[in-house]
Amino acid sequence: MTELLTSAQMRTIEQAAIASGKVTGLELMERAGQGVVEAVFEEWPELAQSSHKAVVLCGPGNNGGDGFVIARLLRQRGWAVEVFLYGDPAKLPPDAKVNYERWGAGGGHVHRDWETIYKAEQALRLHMLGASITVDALFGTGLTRPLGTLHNELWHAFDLDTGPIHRLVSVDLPSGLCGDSGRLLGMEKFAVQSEAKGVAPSALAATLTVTFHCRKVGHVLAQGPIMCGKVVTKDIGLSSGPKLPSVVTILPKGCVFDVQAPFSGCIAKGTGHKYTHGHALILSGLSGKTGAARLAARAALRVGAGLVTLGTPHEAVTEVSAQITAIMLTEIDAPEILTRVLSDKRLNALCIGPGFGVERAGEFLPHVLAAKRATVLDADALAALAESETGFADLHENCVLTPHAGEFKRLFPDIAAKLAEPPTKGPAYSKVDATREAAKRAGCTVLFKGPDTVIASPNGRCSINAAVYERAAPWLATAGSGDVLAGLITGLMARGFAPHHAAETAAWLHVEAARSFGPGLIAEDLPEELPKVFRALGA
Ligand SMILES: NC(=O)C1=CN([C@@H]2O[C@H](COP(=O)(O)OP(=O)(O)OC[C@H]3O[C@@H](n4cnc5c(N)ncnc54)[C@H](OP(=O)(O)O)[C@@H]3O)[C@@H](O)[C@H]2O)[C@@H](O)CC1
Ligand SMILES: [K+]
Repeated sequence: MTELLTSAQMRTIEQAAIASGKVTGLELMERAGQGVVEAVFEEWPELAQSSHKAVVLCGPGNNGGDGFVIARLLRQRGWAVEVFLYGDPAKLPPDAKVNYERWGAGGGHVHRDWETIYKAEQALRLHMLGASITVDALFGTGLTRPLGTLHNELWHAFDLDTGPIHRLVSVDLPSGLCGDSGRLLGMEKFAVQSEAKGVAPSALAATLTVTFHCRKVGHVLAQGPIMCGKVVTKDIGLSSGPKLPSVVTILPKGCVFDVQAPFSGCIAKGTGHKYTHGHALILSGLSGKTGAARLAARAALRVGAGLVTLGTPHEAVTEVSAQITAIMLTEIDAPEILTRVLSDKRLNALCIGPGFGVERAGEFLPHVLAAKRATVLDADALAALAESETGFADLHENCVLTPHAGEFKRLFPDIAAKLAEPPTKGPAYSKVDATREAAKRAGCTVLFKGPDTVIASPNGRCSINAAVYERAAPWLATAGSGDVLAGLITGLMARGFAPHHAAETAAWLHVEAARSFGPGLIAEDLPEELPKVFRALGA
């Protein structure tokens, strides 16, 4: 697991490092600028071979300060650099001001015709023609409000005459993107236009984003990936370790983790007989609807549960039994029978929802929850939960809810409405905030699906399994893929994984299996691909 930082956490870390006396803000800014230049040459080695032209757009804060460092370093390599400053040089923060002055002292000119936006637009167009890179150092973690007219003009300057910029390098965060939520502030108008044109929802959608120390939450959530292009993280000497031992301990509460590969030791099966690895019960729907539960059962078995049983209604027994081998079957026609079946304490994890039927789920739910087993509530069980009179009262800490956006809205309408509101100031309400609030209210782990799957638990623990950038898995958008995920979580909980850990691990494996299989994937392929993923992990 690596941490994903909020803007406030990043500021705290920087301030602690500066306060420790081991580094100055100016040194950090120099390393940040160097990091960007390095990343540019790593990304486009041909640019390191000779001198080129760059346009650097600097803002009124320290992000702009990084821009002045980049401009100076490129000029030292013989590049022609045009710098635009949005803001008053007299009001720049101290470190940015020093770098503004260094740029000037070296003979660098600063265009400041932003006040007359029309002129700036013309100037930009003129200078961008022939530039090999454009650097966006307007705003980073200090963005507090929408870009407003500045963005309108950039939109015209970038898009209309010169066409989209093919190498737009963003410093820390694309300007306008909230670092905590991955949402663009005040861009609804452009979102509509860009959707119609099939382009990114902002003029400042980057080709390459270079961030410092750690990725920020906003890089992986919501519009973050489409805005950042590719994210490269550069170390600026803030890493924990002997150099700055205090840094880790001051990290504020509310950390968000990036789900990483599970340790092979945790996923590998230890010694023992089948019951040592748990017994999962997956409740099946009526005939014609049993496929979803069979997919979940197969996934639970492949992920290592010792035994898996499908609780099947009598009328579907022929359909189910014709299609299973290692998976067992027991007849469960009514909620009372389920309660009887669950008197066998070896059945230690349950899954209800896939293909189950909303009405039936409503009847079974009280019995399922009264059993207090590790339980995954998915699909129809979530719809039934949203309609139930008791609401979340019967949920317990060993439950995992796995809503997609539509199900989340039904379960938590007010939270979903808050998340849907167009953001007007930073930091904006995020999917992390929404999932944390939902988990607290439900009193159990919530896995809110999407390319940016967020997993939160009532104790505040939160993780993001981002299937974006190099981990994009568009083939997962296929019928039955959610059933497999529910089965994976159930199987891992049967093996004794705690709910949050099971949800994280399952979400990670789900994406890896899809990526390993690749194009043409259908849900049946996911469980069958797991052995390959495990072998690659060394499990
Ligand atoms: N700290 C460090 O040691 C290091 C920091 N580093 C770099 O610094 C960046 C963070 O710097 P930062 O905190 O100065 O914030 P930044 O994003 O430059 O903007 C703040 C300014 O913009 C203004 N403003 C905001 N929104 C606006 C809008 N829509 N339209 C107009 N104005 C707006 C805001 O005004 P205010 O809200 O205060 O009125 C304020 O004046 C970080 O991303 C990284 O690149 C690296 O060098 C490593 C070392
Ligand atoms: K930026």
